[in-house]
Amino acid sequence: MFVYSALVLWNLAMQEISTRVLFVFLTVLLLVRGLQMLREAIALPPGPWGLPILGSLPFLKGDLHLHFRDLTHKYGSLISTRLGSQLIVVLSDYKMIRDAFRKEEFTGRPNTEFTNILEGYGVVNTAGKLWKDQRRFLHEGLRHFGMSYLGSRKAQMENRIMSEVEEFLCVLKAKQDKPVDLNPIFAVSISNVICDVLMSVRFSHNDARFIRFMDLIEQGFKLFSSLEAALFIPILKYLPGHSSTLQKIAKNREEMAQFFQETIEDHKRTFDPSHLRDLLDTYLFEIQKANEEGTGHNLFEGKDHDRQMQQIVGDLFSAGMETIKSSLQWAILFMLHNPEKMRAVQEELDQVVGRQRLPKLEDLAYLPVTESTILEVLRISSIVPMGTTHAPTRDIKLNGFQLPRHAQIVPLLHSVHMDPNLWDEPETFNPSRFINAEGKVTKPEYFLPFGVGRRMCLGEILARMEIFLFFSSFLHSFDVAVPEGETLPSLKGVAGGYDKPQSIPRLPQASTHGLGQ
Ligand code: HEM
Repeated sequence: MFVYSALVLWNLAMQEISTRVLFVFLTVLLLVRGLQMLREAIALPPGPWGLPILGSLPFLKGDLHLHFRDLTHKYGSLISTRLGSQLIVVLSDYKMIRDAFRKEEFTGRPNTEFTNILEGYGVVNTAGKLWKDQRRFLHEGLRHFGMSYLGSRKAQMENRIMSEVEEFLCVLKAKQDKPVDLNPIFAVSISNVICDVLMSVRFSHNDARFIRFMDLIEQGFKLFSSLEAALFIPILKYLPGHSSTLQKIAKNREEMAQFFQETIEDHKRTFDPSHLRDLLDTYLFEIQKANEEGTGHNLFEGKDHDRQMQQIVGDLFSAGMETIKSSLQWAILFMLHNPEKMRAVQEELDQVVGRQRLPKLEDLAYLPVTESTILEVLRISSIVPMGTTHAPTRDIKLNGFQLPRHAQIVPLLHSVHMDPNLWDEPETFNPSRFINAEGKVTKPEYFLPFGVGRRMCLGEILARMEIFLFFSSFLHSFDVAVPEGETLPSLKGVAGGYDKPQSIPRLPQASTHGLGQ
């Protein structure tokens, strides 16, 4: 009895002690973390502290880029804030963005739930040596296939784009006098350009494979968006819904990967090193070369070749399709809202190009009104309003503040393009702001739709070519107006990865201008 009581007392005492030890341990842990955060916060750029654990998440309303813009108005052009566990540093001054993004130390990408799923494959979300090698290789490869302002390759790219433009116009003409939703027609035409460069694949309009492909992309986008909360509050990862979303993402990615893999296998079967057809062939060539030289596949940094090729195709497709489609939709929306600007473009095209043919790249130098209209669309729509998030590769100082390695660095391109100190009446659609006193087109250094620095857009040249050829050929062939009885579509963007117009422009009928007759 005595022994039993002693044991009970001993157990109680031990429980008491372990509860106390646990309590002391947790308190010390919290204190250390609290001190760490305090030290970090004192050295960080100014910004709202928010609530413990949640940070500023409960105070977010509306579009994130507009929320950040409001914070920069309050705290200055370099701010920091917490969204859940993530430390966000926002830069809204173009000189600061440019100076920072020129540095090697700002070329990292943040480690998030999203990048974990990609397992370091591709180019957009990679960092370090793998990213650098991929970027250099892709830059060369894309130039070889016509992404260049010079040489015979440029003509090859122009022909490729123009054959899509011509088909696009044919599809529109066939719709005759019915209102047209441009979204799906643009989607096929723009996809065909990038898919041809990447893997010599083309889709026809109403192609079942393409519809499935787009469906998978849209579903994938929605699934990733539903993970966003766990991105900021990691404990949400342990909720039951999270793992089923991860499973759905894996299934979605598997189907996409299978589509790409079939194309890769097809390329392997028909590969001819003396005739490189597309970007996939250049990867296969690189693998063959490294095998023959016995150097291993340096370009792949020990990664699985097929998975890397799949992700590269996926990265370039998603970076290059939605961006151009949104830019063209915005362009048409702004023409609907500013019919006098549309007529100015059409008159210039009539005078310079004439009515017997469609515009060519070489006409661009003589089309300041058309070019400045496109630049103004890119400025005012800022389709990538927060650029792509960077991360410092090490703890680093910026403007006297200390940025830790894990911070997410957001370049607020939207604010740069809407800064009244840089642009006169930035909310007004005014293409002539890009034309100087001599009538020449000029782009100020604070015009940054493609970002700036070491990680700036890899597809800028292709984007400019495509937007010019589609937009000018379209306006040279058609007028745009809303169908009778309908109101003008809104100029408000939809929040998301890319800023898309909320309403998709529909045309009343294949119309009367120029070559459309
Ligand atoms: C209007 C069209 C486009 C716009 C406005 C645009 C804009 C941007 C921006 C702002 C970035 C982020 C730069 C940074 O991280 O600092 C970016 C990155 C990128 N863009 Fe584009 N882009 C467009 C079209 C394209 C096209 C057609 C391609 C494909 C050929 C492409 C491929 C890429 C790639 C691969 C990156 C990542 C570069 C890297 O991480 O090193 N983009 N783009």
